[in-house]
Amino acid sequence: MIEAIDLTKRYGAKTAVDGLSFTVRPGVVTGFLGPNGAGKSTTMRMIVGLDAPTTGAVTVDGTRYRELPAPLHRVGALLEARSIHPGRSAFNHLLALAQTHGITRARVDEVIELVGLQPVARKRAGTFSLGMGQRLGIASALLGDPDTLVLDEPVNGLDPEGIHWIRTLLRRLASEGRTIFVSSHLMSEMALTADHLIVVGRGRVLADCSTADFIAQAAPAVVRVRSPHAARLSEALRAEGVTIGSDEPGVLEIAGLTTDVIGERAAAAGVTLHELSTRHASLEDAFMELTRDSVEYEAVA
Ligand SMILES: Nc1ncnc2c1ncn2[C@@H]1O[C@H](COP(=O)(O)OP(=O)(O)OP(=O)(O)O)[C@@H](O)[C@H]1O
Repeated sequence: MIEAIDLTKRYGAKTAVDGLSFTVRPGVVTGFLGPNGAGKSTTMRMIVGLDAPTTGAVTVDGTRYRELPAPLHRVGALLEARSIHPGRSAFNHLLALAQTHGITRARVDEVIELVGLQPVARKRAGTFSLGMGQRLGIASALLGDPDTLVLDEPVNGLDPEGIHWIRTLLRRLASEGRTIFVSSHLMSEMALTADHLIVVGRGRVLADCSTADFIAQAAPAVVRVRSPHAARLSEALRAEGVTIGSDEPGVLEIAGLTTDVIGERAAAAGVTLHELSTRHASLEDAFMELTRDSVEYEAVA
């Protein structure tokens, strides 16, 4: 479990993280979202002791990272700036890390297999593609078999097969009871991977809830109706005070009523329906809606 209490980081006059308080629970994948510069990387760096908070604190299982007796066994991290010697093979990189932490050679073989790097394990890491480098970073994070994983943009550079692989891996690790905290810019991917979301903007928490609730609250679903008698139905529904939009002739987009109610009203008014479907907003819609005022570097139209 990761707990941040009033976590704040200032760089001179710049406040990167501004009084963040949140809990990342075990057993689920928690996504960490926010526009560029929102403070995600800084927060993750503080979790693993690479940056010290200006005020406040963040702990893993109740202990600050620097005070953990065997940190590699407790927290695995994949952060943006990695230090992998380009002349070293993946195997030797992992072995060196293992040897300084009392981890066996068998575990090195195990994580290489787990991330699918067997065919290139003896090749120099300097020749690796971005995707292979990500897999090596994930192997390093998993080496100590930690209960908590902190991953900053782990799907960065991965192809669709790699993205699918990491989604499956993260969900499996969470189902084993581990705490998984992962940032990503790929909204569609986060919608599929994360059960819970912590959304930040300008260093503050904007939302902390389940992915489903986040989408439902920030951008509610609308019901799409197609009918040769759209105008008649629209008139019947307006009496109920609902919002009705329309992008094309014969089509209504109705917010605030379920398909059941609309179907019943249509039947009562003798209106024929050719389509009656719920259109759920995407995580991207919800994210844009929520973070609109928190985007730091907005494009000028
Ligand atoms: N070492 C530093 N010195 C000064 N400012 C910094 C430093 N590190 C981060 N910042 C600033 O703090 C803010 C938060 O940065 P951070 O990298 O944590 O955001 P982020 O949410 O990870 O962004 P991105 O999605 O672009 O990676 C940014 O405005 C950034 O410019």
